[in-house]
Amino acid sequence: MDKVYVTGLKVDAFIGVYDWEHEQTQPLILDLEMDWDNRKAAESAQLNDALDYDALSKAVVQLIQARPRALIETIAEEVAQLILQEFKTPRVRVKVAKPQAVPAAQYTAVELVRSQAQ
Ligand SMILES: Nc1nc2c(c(=O)[nH]1)N=C([C@H](O)[C@@H](O)CO)CN2
Repeated sequence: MDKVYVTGLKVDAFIGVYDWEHEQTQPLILDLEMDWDNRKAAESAQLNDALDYDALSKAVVQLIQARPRALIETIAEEVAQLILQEFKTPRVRVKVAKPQAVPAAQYTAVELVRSQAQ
């Protein structure tokens, strides 16, 4: 299956379980991989036939910034469901990294794969 990628999407969000995390935003970095048949868009050159990564990215940022969450797992699941339901992709891989969570680590992250069947 063809893919469409959004890599390194930075979103400032209220995210975390600790009190101090409710007072200030932190960056999250998202990597998104969507299954999509790109042949129709390649042939027609119409954005309507493509998985619009610009519209998708904006929808993801809006979702994440809509309200605070405790865990990055919740963000990953909600982002996956948004992409499946609103953008009708057959399958999506979502990785959510929280670079400032553990100072000694480059980043912490969770990753999941969801499809229309799940
Ligand atoms: N699996 C997870 N573990 C932890 C999370 C998380 O979102 N998923 N979050 C925290 C805290 O919010 C931490 O990031 C503060 O530095 C701890 N563990």
